[in-house]
Amino acid sequence: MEFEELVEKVVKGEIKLHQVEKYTDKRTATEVRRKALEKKLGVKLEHIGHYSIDPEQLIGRNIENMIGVVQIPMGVAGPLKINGEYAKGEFYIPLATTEGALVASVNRGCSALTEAGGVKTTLIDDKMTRAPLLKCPDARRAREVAEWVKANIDYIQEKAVSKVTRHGKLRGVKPFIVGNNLYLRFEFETGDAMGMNMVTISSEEIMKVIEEEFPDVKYLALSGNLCVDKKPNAMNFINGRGKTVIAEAIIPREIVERKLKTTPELIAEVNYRKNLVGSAQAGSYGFNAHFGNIVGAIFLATGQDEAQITEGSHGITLAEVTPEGDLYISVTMPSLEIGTVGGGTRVPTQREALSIMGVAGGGDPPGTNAKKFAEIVAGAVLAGELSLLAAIAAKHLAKAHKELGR
Ligand SMILES: CC(C)(COP(=O)([O-])OP(=O)([O-])OC[C@H]1O[C@@H](n2cnc3c(N)ncnc32)[C@H](O)[C@@H]1OP(=O)([O-])[O-])[C@@H](O)C(=O)NCCC(=O)NCCSC(=O)C[C@@](C)(O)CC(=O)[O-]
Ligand SMILES: NC(=O)C1=CN([C@@H]2O[C@H](COP(=O)(O)OP(=O)(O)OC[C@H]3O[C@@H](n4cnc5c(N)ncnc54)[C@H](OP(=O)(O)O)[C@@H]3O)[C@@H](O)[C@H]2O)C=CC1
Repeated sequence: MEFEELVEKVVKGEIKLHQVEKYTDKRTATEVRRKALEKKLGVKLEHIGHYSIDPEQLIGRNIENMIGVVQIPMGVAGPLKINGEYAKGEFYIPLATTEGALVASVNRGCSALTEAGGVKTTLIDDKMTRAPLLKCPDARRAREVAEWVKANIDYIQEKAVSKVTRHGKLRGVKPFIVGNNLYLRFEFETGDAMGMNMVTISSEEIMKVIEEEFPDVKYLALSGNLCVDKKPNAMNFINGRGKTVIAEAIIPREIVERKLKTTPELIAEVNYRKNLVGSAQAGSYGFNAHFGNIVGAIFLATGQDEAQITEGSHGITLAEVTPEGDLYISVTMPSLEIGTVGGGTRVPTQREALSIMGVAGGGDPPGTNAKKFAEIVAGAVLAGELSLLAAIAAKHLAKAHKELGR
């Protein structure tokens, strides 16, 4: 069918938006849908239609009903010196945002931290979780099933998980029982992948094994909401999900005063009264100033699942004056769900952004690239916290956004 004829049929509703690929290739289908939408709605979608990435590689893997792209400006902050276990050296951090002053702020934090000798990062835990829901005859049966699963992790790995993934490894389970409901919060290692597809597909296989073993127990939902994916929650805050990582640094007083225009005492006091007391009063899971800003901008730049910015924004910022009069500052991030393979990381622009940090693709050995990436993200988040806290302490926040944000 000719291009114009296809557009007409889509406008008239004779061909549905998702059926265009039946008549043409994926790149043309993308153009047809956009033109049809322009005609039907009387709008011009010129910029949405300008792109270099190839719909052939994306439709069916990353997107449906594709009509083009959205362009978000990308800036870079750095260099940031990181003294991590996986990330060692100086890094530039790509940030996709439209919030003026954000990149400048992270850049200032990077500059202060690097001059101070760098950020020390420590990975505390690394797991992806899925918690299917099983309906049991009663709580006692639920407990029996939970005990059996806990005692048979290796068997389940062999019988279910290793059938569907090479990098996914079941390392344990945390069961929760509510009445006759059993939630099995499975914990997996997922190599360099963020892992949600991997653990979801694996969990479905596990359900087959459990139903075979316990015919009176009914698997009801692959996600029972104790995973917890893409929602603010205490579970991930306490138990972690994805990478649990801490970044910390000591900034000499002289650098705080010269580069950040304030003092260690004021930063520590603002942090205590704002990030700790203020957040407690608000019932927030973010005992921090703006993890979400940095996590969000890195997620968008590097093809992470943007809905998981929710849990990435959880965490605690601490600031103290050391006995020497310098500033100790740290960020604790319990739930940073990120990967360097799979999902949006394979889209060429996002992959290029990962390559800026030297973390595109799988690591050698597998898992090390994603861990390195987690350390870099935590370092960048520390830079953002440091700069914003300093700006608030110095009463520069409104001024900065007047100058750079409007
Ligand atoms: C804007 C600054 C950095 C000025 O800060 P300054 O100290 O006046 O700037 P400066 O000209 O003296 O330069 C100091 C350093 O800042 C960097 N810098 C300075 N300007 C630029 C620029 N144009 N582009 C790139 N980098 C820049 C640069 O690193 C430079 O050092 P150098 O590397 O040259 O040695 C500062 O006032 C600041 O960080 N303000 C805070 C802004 C911020 O963090 N905004 C985040 C968004 S706020 C929000 O969304 C969350 C919120 C606030 O609602 C959450 C809450 O409730 O707390
Ligand atoms: N299904 C769901 O419920 C949900 C899905 N998502 C989406 O899931 C996607 C991410 O899922 P995810 O499982 O991370 O990605 P993928 O589904 O892309 O799985 C990763 C793939 O990469 C392979 N692989 C190659 N090298 C490595 C390596 N070094 N480390 C790990 N895996 C490697 C894996 O092979 P192998 O498996 O054989 O090891 C697997 O095929 C995102 O698009 C996200 O938006 C998000 C939330 C929920």
